[in-house]
Amino acid sequence: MRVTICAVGRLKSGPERDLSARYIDRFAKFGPSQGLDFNRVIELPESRASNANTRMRDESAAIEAALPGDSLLVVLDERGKAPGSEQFAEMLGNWRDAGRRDLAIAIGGADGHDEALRSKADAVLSFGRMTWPHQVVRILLAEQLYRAATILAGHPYHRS
Ligand SMILES: C[S@@+](CC[C@H](N)C(=O)[O-])C[C@H]1O[C@@H](n2cnc3c(N)ncnc32)[C@H](O)[C@@H]1O
Repeated sequence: MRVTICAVGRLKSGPERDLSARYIDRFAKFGPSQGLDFNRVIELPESRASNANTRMRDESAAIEAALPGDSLLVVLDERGKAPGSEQFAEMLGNWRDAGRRDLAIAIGGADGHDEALRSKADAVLSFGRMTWPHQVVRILLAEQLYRAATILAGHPYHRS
């Protein structure tokens, strides 16, 4: 199953980009042994509309348009369900075993995701109820993807 990260906003050069790249690289190397193939990060520009609802609508529409056709869609949002790392690994494993070709995981912009995108998503997942900057979410997601692959492999990186 190919895994695509779709993010509103650019990760500029600096420590957040470096750390995110480090975990993406680990996931890209380790994931294929578990049938999880890193595809790419799609970065979308923030909407310049003056109204927050319009910005969310524009950005969510851009996310949908950018995704590989027939992707499973996971939206990251602080109001979503907060699985543990082992549950997240199980979700990925189940989608992979169901023969899904593409999984896309979407990170919103400063205003978050439009309700319409959240309701279309196959899962809305949270990294806790606190709001994190999108740069930090990119790092958390990359690390959790790598961790999930190691959990599926029974590799000792993850200790429960
Ligand atoms: C700065 S946050 C946007 C917050 C916005 N006020 C909202 O209501 O969604 C940017 C993006 O980071 C992600 N994000 C931030 N905190 C998160 C959390 N606790 N769990 C999952 N994703 C989170 C979401 O994708 C969010 O759209």
